[in-house]
Amino acid sequence: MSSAPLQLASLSGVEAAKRAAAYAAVDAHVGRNDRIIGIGSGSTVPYVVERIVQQGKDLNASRIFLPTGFQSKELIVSNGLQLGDVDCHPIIDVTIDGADEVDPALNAIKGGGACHLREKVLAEAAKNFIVVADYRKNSNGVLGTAWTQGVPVEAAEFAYSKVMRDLTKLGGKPVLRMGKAKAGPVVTDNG
Ligand SMILES: O=C[C@H](O)[C@H](O)[C@H](O)COP(=O)(O)O
Repeated sequence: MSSAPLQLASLSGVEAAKRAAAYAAVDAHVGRNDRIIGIGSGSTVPYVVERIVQQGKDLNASRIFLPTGFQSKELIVSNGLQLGDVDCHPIIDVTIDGADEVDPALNAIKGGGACHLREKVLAEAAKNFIVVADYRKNSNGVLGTAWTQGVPVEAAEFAYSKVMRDLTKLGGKPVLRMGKAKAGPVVTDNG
């Protein structure tokens, strides 16, 4: 595969770190034989797609890319890659996604960007699930030290009160996450 060399000079510290992590993950884990590829969500994933595009038009013409939500669908389409669905491709060669925090045993907090169920389906369906995380996401031990905003949870709308009660019974302090430019709570890509 002929990928271009790293070009990090024009990016700021955190963006450069995201891109370096994404490029390294793609170089190591998205190979010539990977044809069905799951693309995750978040601000790191555009660099994943950038590197995949650099692997070349010929190789990518034989690949199908499955999105975990609106953002990754747009990324796939706007980069001229072939869009597919898990219904048609239930076995995925590799899914590559971001994370909010990762501990030394590779447990992770995900969902900070409010993507949940679709990410989990594409992760579970993948022969290889690769998480891309820059230095800020390293947990020194217990998850919740680097990502302090709580564990994101998705609930079906009709069950929200029950989920809040159940999480409280388990010792949690659930907070309904409100949308920023809309009235009411955040709605995930799964509705
Ligand atoms: O819901 C969002 C996903 O789980 C993201 O992969 C995660 O939040 C990491 O996003 P970012 O790359 O923006 O830090």
